[in-house]
Order: sequence, then C-alpha cells, then structure tokens
Amino acid sequence: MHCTILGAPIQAGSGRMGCDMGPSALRTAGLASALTELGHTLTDLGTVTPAAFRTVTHGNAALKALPEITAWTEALTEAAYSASADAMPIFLGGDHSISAGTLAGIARRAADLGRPLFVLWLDAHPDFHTLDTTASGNLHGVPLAYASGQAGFEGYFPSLKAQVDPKRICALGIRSVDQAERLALGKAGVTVHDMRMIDEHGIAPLLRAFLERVGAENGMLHVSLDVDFLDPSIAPAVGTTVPGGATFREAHLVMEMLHDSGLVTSLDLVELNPFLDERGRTATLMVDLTASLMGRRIMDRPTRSY
Ligand SMILES: NC(=[NH2+])NCCC[C@H](N)C(=O)O
Ligand SMILES: [Mn+2]
Ligand SMILES: [Mn+2]
Repeated sequence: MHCTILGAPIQAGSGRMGCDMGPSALRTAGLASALTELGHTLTDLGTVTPAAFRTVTHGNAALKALPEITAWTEALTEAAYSASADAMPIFLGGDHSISAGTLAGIARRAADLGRPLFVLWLDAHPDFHTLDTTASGNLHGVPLAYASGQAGFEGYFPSLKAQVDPKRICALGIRSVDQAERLALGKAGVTVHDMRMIDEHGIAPLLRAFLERVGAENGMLHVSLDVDFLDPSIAPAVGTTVPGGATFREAHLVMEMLHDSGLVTSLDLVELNPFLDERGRTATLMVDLTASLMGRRIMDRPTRSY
C-alpha cells in the first residue's frame, strides 16, 4: 500500500503544551521504517501549515484558541482531501482537534468516490461537544460533533462539503463522557461501545460487528486513535489519562483485526504528549500499534473477509 504521512503539530486544542512534539516523537520512534519494513511505500509530506488566524468572538467565554483551531481545520481539510487521492494518509497529531479537519477532508473524498465513510473512534472520550456545550473550552473535545454535522459550528468552523453520517460512527473504549455529549450521542445515533460493553462482551465481537457493516456497504473506514484509548499504565504520554483503558493485548487485537479486514483507508494518531512520556514508550507503542494495523503479525494466519 502507498501511505502518506502528514504532521499536524497542534496543541492549543488540548489546553496544555506538549502535543506539538507528537509528530516528531512518532517519527523518532520509527514510524517510517515500521511501514517500509512491512512492504509499504511511503511519502512523508512534512508538516501542514495553517493559514493566518482571524479574530473571532463567541458567546461561550470558556472557548480556547478558536481562531487557531479553525485555521488548522481549514488547512487540514484541504490536506486530508488531497492526501487521500491515491494513498492511505496517516495524520500525526497534535491533539484530537486535528480530526475536525482530517474527517472533513476524508468525508469530502468519500463523497467524491460515492462511497460511504465509516469512522472508528478509539478513545476514552467521545469528543462530541459543540462550541456551545463544552465547559472546558478545549477544542479537542469537539471534532466528532463538528465532522458529523451537529449544529453550532456555523460561522466559526469551515462549512462542511460533506459530513460523516453519525450512524456510521463507532466509538470504542469510551469511559469519560459529559452529560451534554451523552444526550447528543444518543440523539445522533452514534454507536458507543463503552468499557462496560468491552468488559462484558469482549472487544473482538464488538469490533467484528462494526467491520461487517463497513464491509457490507463497501465503505471507507477512517480510524482515529487517541492515546488515551489505552490504559495509562502502558501509555502515560497523554494529558487526559483516564484509568481502565484498553490493555496492550486488546489494542493490538483491534489493530490486527483492522488489518485483516482490509477496510481501513485513513488513520489519525493523536494526543501523544512526548513531554509526559517515559523514555519514548508511548510513542513506541503507538508506532507498534500502527504496524499491527498495517500488517505486522506474530504468525501467518488466514485472513477473514467482511
Ligand atoms: N481529545 C480529548 N482528549 N478529549 C478530552 C475531552 C475531555 C472533556 N470531555 C472536555 O471536553 O474537556
Ligand atoms: Mn480524543
Ligand atoms: Mn481522549
């Protein structure tokens, strides 16, 4: 497969500094060689550059860095749209606000191709706030709501050429949800598999059911992997750790199943804060998980088709 790598060193969406070093840490941890060793070809497109920030005011006084995030969203939408023309783009965050742009651009690509776009959101959080409902004001908490066309972004974020159908979104690993998000997720029809569901059913059957839907509709599949999907004991380098996350084995299983499905068409690696890491172990784990998603395996085994 031909992959493109794009760096999106945004940190203003997370309300603390450090995520702007994410792309660098992922490159240092050997992302490129992990991909080429698996037989993929690769173009590193470097770093996306946002346009000049515009002054904007909004009624929610808590909002942080709105001009900066909207400028990045515009630039990333274009970058994601072009990068997805003939390759599998891998977006290196940066905090999760990068997904406002990556999803918007990929959704436009899917619309051009006349294919349904599905999204697998691997995260402790659903990031389903609007500009009006976020209490923290951290805009890494809004990208999924924006890209799926929830109201309240008009006039601030770029208008969407195509949006993600909320009914084609599966959020997996969720364990920290604000009340406004809970209501909005239910209303929009997003599939939320929280940790309780994973404990009770196991992660594989939940993911398999979703992949079967994607396969049945010949969908494209965007995977958005937030570091805090993982348990903090194996992935400390994130500003929003929540106890009780995916284990090392669960995370690799998800990636291996995604590889076997052959359905993944784009990927975000987000929220890595190298300032909080321990000798690069979280960056290394993110690269190893990407390798599993891209075909690294322990033993050969027959693949399953969806
Ligand atoms: N991408 C993330 N880490 N998001 C965390 C969001 C946490 C919380 N729901 C907020 O809006 O502030
Ligand atoms: Mn997130
Ligand atoms: Mn999160």
